[in-house]
Amino acid sequence: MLRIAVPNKGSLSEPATTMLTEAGYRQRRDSRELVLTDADNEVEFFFLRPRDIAVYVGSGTVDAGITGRDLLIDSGVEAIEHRALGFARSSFHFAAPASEITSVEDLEGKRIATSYKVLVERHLAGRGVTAEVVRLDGAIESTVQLGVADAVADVVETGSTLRAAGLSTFGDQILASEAVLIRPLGDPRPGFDTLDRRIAGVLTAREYVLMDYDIPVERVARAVEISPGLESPTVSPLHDRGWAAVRVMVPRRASHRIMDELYEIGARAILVTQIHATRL
Ligand SMILES: Nc1ncnc2c1ncn2[C@@H]1O[C@H](COP(=O)(O)OP(=O)(O)OP(=O)(O)O)[C@@H](O)[C@H]1O
Ligand SMILES: O=P(O)(O)OC[C@H]1O[C@H](OP(=O)(O)OP(=O)(O)O)[C@H](O)[C@@H]1O
Ligand SMILES: [Mg+2]
Repeated sequence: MLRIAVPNKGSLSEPATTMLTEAGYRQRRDSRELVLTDADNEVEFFFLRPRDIAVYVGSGTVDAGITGRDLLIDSGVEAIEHRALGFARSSFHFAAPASEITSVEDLEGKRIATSYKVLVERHLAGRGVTAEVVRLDGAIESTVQLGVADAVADVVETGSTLRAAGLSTFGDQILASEAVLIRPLGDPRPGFDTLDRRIAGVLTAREYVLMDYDIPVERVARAVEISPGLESPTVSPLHDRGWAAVRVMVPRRASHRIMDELYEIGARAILVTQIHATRL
């Protein structure tokens, strides 16, 4: 059985479970369940703290895991980031009261509060800045007001927590993070490729839609330029010999622009349908 670590709490938990459900796996119904065996798919899920997942994967205790890129780096563990999963996107920044500290160099000799000590220390070392990094579990934005730190380094999603605390980001983004599928160093364990292919299938199904349209035969070449598909569109003859039917995958985000352009060149009966699952 392939052993897979899944976040049991926090921002990663629900979207990770949703992704695995869409990939055809059983998932827990009760958030108190810690282990779940999916015998049909020969996998075992362990619901663990997001921060601990990199450690279990790094040591080879489990064969795969879902965690955040920032948490993986902060764990200091060596594991392979195998695939980015497109959810729990965040950006990691320094912040301080506006005007007091405005560059990374200004952090020299200062106190920085963060939940991501390793990540921050590595970044500071890379910039040649020496500062005291204070590790705390959460509510990092309050530390400046409490006099525990001069600046913070934290996850920023919408920025509203920073604003509410009167802090502004400065310097370059330290890291762009999102959920990632990770595995231990070395060759993937048996069964890992199936998990990965299923997850890749979910990502494609989320990113693409299926488009069908009819087009006069002499405009097929132009239409295929507008909607080239992943490899090559399927073009079938219609009963009316002057027309062809085209079926093609298009990026969801571009689907309305593509429909407009196809309509302009004479395509009709343009239909878009949702893709539920794929294996490419
Ligand atoms: N608004 C957000 N707050 C915190 N983490 C976020 C946010 N958006 C995305 N993430 C990502 O989620 C992961 C953090 O998950 P984790 O469960 O450790 O913290 P959390 O979501 O803040 O939960 P909690 O603080 O309740 O334990 C990181 O990879 C982080 O980049
Ligand atoms: O940019 P925003 O959209 O405001 O989101 C970012 C905030 O969300 C997280 O805190 P969380 O709510 O997890 O509380 P915590 O600090 O106790 O972990 C994170 O640590 C930031 O404080
Ligand atoms: Mg948090």
